[in-house]
Amino acid sequence: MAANKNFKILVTVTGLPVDRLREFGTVVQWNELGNPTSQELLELVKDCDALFCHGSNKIDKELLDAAPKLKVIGTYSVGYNHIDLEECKKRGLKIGYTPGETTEVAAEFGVGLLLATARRIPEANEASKDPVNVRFHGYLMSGKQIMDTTIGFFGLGAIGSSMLEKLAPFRPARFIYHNRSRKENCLAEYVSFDELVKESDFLIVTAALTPETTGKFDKDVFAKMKKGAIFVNISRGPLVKTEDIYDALKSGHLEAAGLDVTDPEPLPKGHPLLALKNCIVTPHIASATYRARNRMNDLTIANIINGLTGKPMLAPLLE
Ligand SMILES: O=C(O)C(=O)CO
Repeated sequence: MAANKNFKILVTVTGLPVDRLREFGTVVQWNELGNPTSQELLELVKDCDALFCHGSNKIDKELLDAAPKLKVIGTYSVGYNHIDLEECKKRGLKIGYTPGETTEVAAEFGVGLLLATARRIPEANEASKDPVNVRFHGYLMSGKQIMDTTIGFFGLGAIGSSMLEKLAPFRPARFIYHNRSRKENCLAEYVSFDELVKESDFLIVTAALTPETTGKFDKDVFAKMKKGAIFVNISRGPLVKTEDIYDALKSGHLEAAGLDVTDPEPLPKGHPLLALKNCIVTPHIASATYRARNRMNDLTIANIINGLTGKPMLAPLLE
């Protein structure tokens, strides 16, 4: 069957090869570095049939009102907290996403970020640029060892569980977790949120952003954490109150943090958190390998094409 060539499709992600979509109509691809502003997005989406978006694009009532022809959304992400699902449901929109493609790669990154944070790798790299900084002394660039510690997970879905498996060979004394539901046959022990916070030497956040988890890690929580604990967030920035983690790191109560996600994201230039030696900030790149990104792209394109042509999406979120 000949493909309908009349669709208009907006792709908000720069740099991805999306030629397959051109067989179905006109593709407008955002070509600037950085994200379109909400205003730019409203303008771009207004006569589109389909939207290829990612986690930084807010898909809310205002945007949906501005796009009366929109039928299909393919988000280039596994997370969907940026999409107002209720509003989409009311309009009968189809939404596809990219579960599975990011699990292993995000877990690998989480382990890397934990190790880099615990062993101060970026700081050591920076210091090595001048031999004066790295004159040997007994504790030069010393950090925290994983063996015999307690590793805690806030949220233990697919990414957290994969991270746990990857960390097991480092032989921590114990894994603990707090999650919406308890896991069967799990290496980690379920504990209350309070126990998780008080007992973890490494606290890793892999929970989804929901109204319940927004702002969950605030000054009271950081105060309850062990002195010298390490905090890693590869979930979503708004789970953590930015000023409060800054204070906990600045005072030395937390030994270090590795944050792949922040609030706001990205942090403005010169933000105080970026100046802390004991904080590694990366720009939300847990899923950034060529393999994963290509697979996410292929899946998002297939979801959109299937959605537009009346076939079941490969990974539907709403259909
Ligand atoms: O796919 C997502 O939702 C991500 O956050 C990628 O890191």
